[in-house]
Amino acid sequence: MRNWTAVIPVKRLNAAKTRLRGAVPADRHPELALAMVRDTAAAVLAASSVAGLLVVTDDPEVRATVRELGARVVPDPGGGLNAAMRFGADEVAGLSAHRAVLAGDLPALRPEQLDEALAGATGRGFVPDAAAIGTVLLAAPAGWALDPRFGGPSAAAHAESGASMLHGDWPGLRQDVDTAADLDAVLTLGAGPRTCGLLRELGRATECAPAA
Ligand SMILES: Nc1nc2c(ncn2[C@@H]2O[C@H](COP(=O)(O)OP(=O)(O)OP(=O)(O)O)[C@@H](O)[C@H]2O)c(=O)[nH]1
Ligand SMILES: C=C(OP(=O)(O)O)C(=O)O
Repeated sequence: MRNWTAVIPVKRLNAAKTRLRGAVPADRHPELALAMVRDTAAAVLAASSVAGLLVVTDDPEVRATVRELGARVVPDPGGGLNAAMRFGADEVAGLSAHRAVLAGDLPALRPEQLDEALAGATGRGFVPDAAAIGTVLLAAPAGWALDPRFGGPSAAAHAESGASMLHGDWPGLRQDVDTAADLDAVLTLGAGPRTCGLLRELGRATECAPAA
């Protein structure tokens, strides 16, 4: 199995997930954003094809949380999402030939789904989100530049830039959380323990799977 280094960019929590505002009380919104990052990072680090995780963020709580899980953290260079991804990918270039960037809002991600997707990335490859508009994963194995084109209809942008679409049954990997409806979708798929636990406390989830 190849050793991938994963990169996840994360916005400052107080500016993150604006489309999700109102889904939970305003004072719990940053906590929800943090819970989703934590569940995503934990699943990534549990994938057997992932050797390490670098998180690109300026947020002190995100930094502390993901460091505790075993991730490395570098500051956000500024310039937006793709700049953060390029910076992270450059940062790990010396460590790993295989680099993959993921969104930080995939709380239903299962490590095996990420392993399968990465195994299929023989060249620069991407996985569209559940709506087939955005992108949740962009992988660049040895010898390939990452060239991230996230933001808006990025699945089409990645395809147009020559990346191959990766195919598989990976509902947890594909389900990013942008809206309140996406929260219900991840609960149906089985959200990670932090996200589900918080949503249960807030009365949005009825039950959560026992922690693995
Ligand atoms: N480091 C860093 N991460 C970013 C930046 N913009 C977005 N992200 C992260 O990229 C991933 C996907 O971003 P979005 O789904 O658009 O998240 P968002 O910007 O918090 O959500 P909205 O405010 O609803 O657009 C999430 O992990 C975000 O935290 C940025 O400028 N810097
Ligand atoms: C930035 C992206 O994410 P979202 O659709 O979640 O904003 C993207 O998919 O390119």
